[in-house]
Amino acid sequence: MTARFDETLFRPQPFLELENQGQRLRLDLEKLEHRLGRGREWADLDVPIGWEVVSRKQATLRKEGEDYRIFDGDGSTPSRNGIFLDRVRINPTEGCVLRDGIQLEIGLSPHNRITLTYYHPGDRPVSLPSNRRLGLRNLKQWPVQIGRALRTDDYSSMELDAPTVSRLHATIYPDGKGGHVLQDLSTNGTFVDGQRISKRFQLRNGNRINIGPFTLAYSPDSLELLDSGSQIRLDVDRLTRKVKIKGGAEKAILNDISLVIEPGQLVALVGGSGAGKSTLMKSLLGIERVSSGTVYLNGDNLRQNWALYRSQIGYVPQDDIVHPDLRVEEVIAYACKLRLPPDTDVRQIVETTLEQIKLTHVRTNFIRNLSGGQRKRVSIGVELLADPKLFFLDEPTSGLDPGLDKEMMRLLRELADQGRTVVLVTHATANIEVCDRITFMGRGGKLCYFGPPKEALSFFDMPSEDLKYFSDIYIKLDQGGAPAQVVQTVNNWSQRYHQSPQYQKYVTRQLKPGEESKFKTDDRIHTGISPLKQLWLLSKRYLQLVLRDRSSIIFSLVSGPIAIALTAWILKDETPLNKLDPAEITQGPLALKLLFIFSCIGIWVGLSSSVREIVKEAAIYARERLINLGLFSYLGSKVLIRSGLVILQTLLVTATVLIGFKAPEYNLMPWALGLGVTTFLTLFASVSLSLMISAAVKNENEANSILPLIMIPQIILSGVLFELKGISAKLGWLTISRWSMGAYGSLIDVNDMIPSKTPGAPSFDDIFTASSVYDATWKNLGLNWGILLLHSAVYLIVALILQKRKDIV
Ligand SMILES: Nc1ncnc2c1ncn2[C@@H]1O[C@H](COP(=O)(O)OP(=O)(O)OP(=O)(O)O)[C@@H](O)[C@H]1O
Repeated sequence: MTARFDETLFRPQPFLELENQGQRLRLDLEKLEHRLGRGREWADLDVPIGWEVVSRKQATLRKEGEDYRIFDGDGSTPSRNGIFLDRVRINPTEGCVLRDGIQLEIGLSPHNRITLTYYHPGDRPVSLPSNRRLGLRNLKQWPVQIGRALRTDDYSSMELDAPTVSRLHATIYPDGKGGHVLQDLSTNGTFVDGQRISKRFQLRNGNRINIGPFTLAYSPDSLELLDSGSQIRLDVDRLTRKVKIKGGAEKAILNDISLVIEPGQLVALVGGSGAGKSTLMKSLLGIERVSSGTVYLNGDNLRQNWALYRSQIGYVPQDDIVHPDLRVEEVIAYACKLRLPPDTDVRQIVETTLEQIKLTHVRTNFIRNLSGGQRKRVSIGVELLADPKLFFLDEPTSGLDPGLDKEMMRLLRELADQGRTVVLVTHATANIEVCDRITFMGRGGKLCYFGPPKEALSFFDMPSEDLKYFSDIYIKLDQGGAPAQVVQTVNNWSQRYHQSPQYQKYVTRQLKPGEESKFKTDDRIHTGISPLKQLWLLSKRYLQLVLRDRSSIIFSLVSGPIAIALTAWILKDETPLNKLDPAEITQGPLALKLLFIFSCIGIWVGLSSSVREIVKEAAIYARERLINLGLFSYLGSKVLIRSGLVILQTLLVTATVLIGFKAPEYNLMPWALGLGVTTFLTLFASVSLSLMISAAVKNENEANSILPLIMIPQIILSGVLFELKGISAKLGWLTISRWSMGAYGSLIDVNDMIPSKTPGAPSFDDIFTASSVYDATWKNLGLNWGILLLHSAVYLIVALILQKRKDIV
């Protein structure tokens, strides 16, 4: 027995499909207005005898564009049992726009309700379940399999088709006591009552199970699909965000904002610069904390259910979230592997996505060679992979020419027409007419208008409803010039809007705040794929990026050897690493100078090659982290690939030193080995330090500017140029150079280069004295190496903490 939850059908005409306990009824829609009810005296669409849930005057449908709007009851008086969208009753006077595939319910009683599904005309495939209930009593084959693509000849099953659902996501089997146990087999997780379950979970009557976008209700008798997550409605209730300003006072940057965004709507957030559009968008998608107010998604408090909804929300921030040095198809393939279950057919998804964003013809181009509009499309494509039903875009048209702007708005319209709820921030309003709603924000985060674009013109007293006057609204809201006057103007418009019929019509009467959830979902980020797999994928991607940045890699490999070769050429007549016989007083200082050059080369090469590596992809990191990026995997990939480079740099530096300078006598260990290990540890500690800096700075310029500031103390506090005593010696412990010099010095036993004192001869103490820093003992060498490793560990831990602090939720 298989209850398929995805059937692709081609329907030429719009129609309603009503389902009552397995009995189906198809009602074709042809007229401008239809009435659905029991009995023919009022209704032209009537239902069979026995369908008592349906009232005599259940619903009115009026044609709106290509689709219909449905009203509960006769358009003014609501029906007895009501019509519900995702368990929220639809408004009898405002109704709800029907879009292809939308599912409503008549009545809410689980044993006695009717599902009403609307199919849109045209040749678009429709994905909808044909059976919403699987009886668990008297099943012959166990376990029940739940998943995306099941091979189920021998089992009962429920097929849930969404990219974020694994092929075999979970199973249910009897516990032998009349109940059932749910077993999670997925990568993206199975949630019961908002909590992610560990492998096995004893189900209780009334448990709500979330798998990908689907919500199922469990009872010992049945497993029932409550919601296929195909439509998302947003109810925004009195959102306020206050921030602290100078002097400790508070300032509102979002001011009591209420909105209602219905499934399938395209909504633009517009307004002057600094009006609070981005803040509003981030609050709507749950990544900006608010001081008060709530965002409800299909009646669920978004913040309380963030873990459930995060995979259903697509977000394209203002900055590009794709690596410029990857090819278009590579970007999509990596995103697919990082975001979707491992059993996904990556090749097929790449093809479909490329077609969807219309970039098949540039699939092998590097992102950096694409136009601004094409790059934005790739970012959109990456977000579309998980097939989100709620889509946010921050200025997707910024920097695009008018043609591309129009094309982008058309693409967004298409996405909304496919049932997604799309919200964008935009400054370009030339194509604003494609939006269903606009939200006009005024300075101080005030809502000055929310409603259809054309009505905005009459609301703001424009000469006509011609959208060419749209930009004049900005001028109107900025009237007064002086900040205080602008604030007053905005306040006036905001007040006027809150008293307007538009506010009543589009907000007050529509708003359905949901109920507060009894449960708060686990906010922790669960990686969809194992940390090791993620580490492997991220390292592969990072290696590809590093190898493609040819000039940087070449400079980082050759600059050390070139500096050493130059020094060798200058000192070609000397043997600075070897003790002379008889010893000369200049020998020790010369050897230290040379070792200091080795040390500085290691530190500089390490620092300069990695200091941009984290900050340059901050936007990509922030986006990927919101989905499932693991911190250890992310930083681990950087450390892994950079360590590979450090090994190469070490080999080249060591080889150049061995060629350029006569090796010292065998002391604690062979010179080549000691030199290699010390150079590696110096480079590795410097790379770790630079990754920490990269995690701390705001942008690449800051990273570059800070480098000298980091390098100077390494020189001054190394103990080579000046003798360090007291606090300065202790400060020297904080540098890499001090420990690197200690290791190099003990390897060649620099203390032994001082000529022995002859009685009566002048003292050389003011030129060179032996130091315990360079003691040629295993203990001292081990200490220097150990502390270089400790430096690396501390820097990487701080980098990890800094990255963690960037988490917004
Ligand atoms: N965390 C914060 N602390 C203090 N002020 C903030 C904070 N975040 C935003 N603001 C301020 O709130 C106001 C609204 O910012 P927001 O970025 O939302 O505006 P916007 O309408 O998107 O602007 P633009 O169109 O220029 O991108 C700005 O004045 C901004 O400086």
